[in-house]
Amino acid sequence: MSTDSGGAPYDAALMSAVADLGDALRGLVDASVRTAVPAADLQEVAAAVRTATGRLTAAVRPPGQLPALDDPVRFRRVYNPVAGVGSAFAPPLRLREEPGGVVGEVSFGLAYEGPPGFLHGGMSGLVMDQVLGAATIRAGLWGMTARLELDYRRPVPLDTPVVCRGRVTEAGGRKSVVTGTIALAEAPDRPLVEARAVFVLPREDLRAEYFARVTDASGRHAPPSRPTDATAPGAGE
Ligand SMILES: CC(C)(COP(=O)(O)OP(=O)(O)OC[C@H]1O[C@@H](n2cnc3c(N)ncnc32)[C@H](O)[C@@H]1OP(=O)(O)O)[C@@H](O)C(=O)NCCC(=O)NCCSC(=O)Cc1ccccc1
Repeated sequence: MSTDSGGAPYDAALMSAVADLGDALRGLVDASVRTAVPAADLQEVAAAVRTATGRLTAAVRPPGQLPALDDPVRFRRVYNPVAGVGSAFAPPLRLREEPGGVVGEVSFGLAYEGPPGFLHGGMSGLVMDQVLGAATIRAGLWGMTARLELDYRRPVPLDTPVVCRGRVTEAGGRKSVVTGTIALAEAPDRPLVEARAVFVLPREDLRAEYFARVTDASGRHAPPSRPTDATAPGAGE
């Protein structure tokens, strides 16, 4: 078993295998949008991928049950569509703490294209929702996105290192205001995208309703919450 930054222990061999599969799948997704091989080759690859899908679906977790590797309080989410090491869809963006917030570098491939050569605008929204949400979590202020605004100053080029940042600018009660940017790694102070969001910790009754059926891999109720929340799994134990 291994741990990361105070999170729940996890199976290191399983984590390594999930990350390896995620890496292989991301390579497949990227190759699938760049390839120029003939139709017959595409059909052969499609058949091979379906065979692989059959092996993965031989055992699946029930709806509502978190993956065994996840820790909802520390926000270790291996299949998260932005940061998850096991996600075929995620770039993945690895965020780390910096003074006052979070930061991560990434290069978006062709699978995320909107206008030719540039990042899809919706992808910027997805990424910034994650970055700003991570900033609230690092500050112990988990909430759900209530509002997300983006200003697209310049297009984000593909296959180019960019840096994403987020920081909490106001916090009080259940509400946090968070701001962030996407910029070229070589010009981090000139934002291409500016984002601002309001995250709100849902009222207790809403939280109970939304996450009533969420369990961890052992079947224990495991709703997302702020780390200081007395109802958080492990709190007071
Ligand atoms: C829970 C809540 C957001 C708020 O409901 P309640 O608890 O009933 O809140 P209540 O009405 O009591 O207001 C409390 C305070 O909040 C303020 N405020 C409220 N709204 C707004 C606003 N729009 N704009 C500005 N402020 C607003 C309001 O004025 C008040 O402020 P005050 O105290 O007077 O100063 C509810 O609307 C909801 O469920 N929305 C859907 C959320 C959803 O699905 N999100 C997407 C999925 S999450 C996601 O993706 C993130 C993620 C990423 C990565 C990984 C994981 C997660």
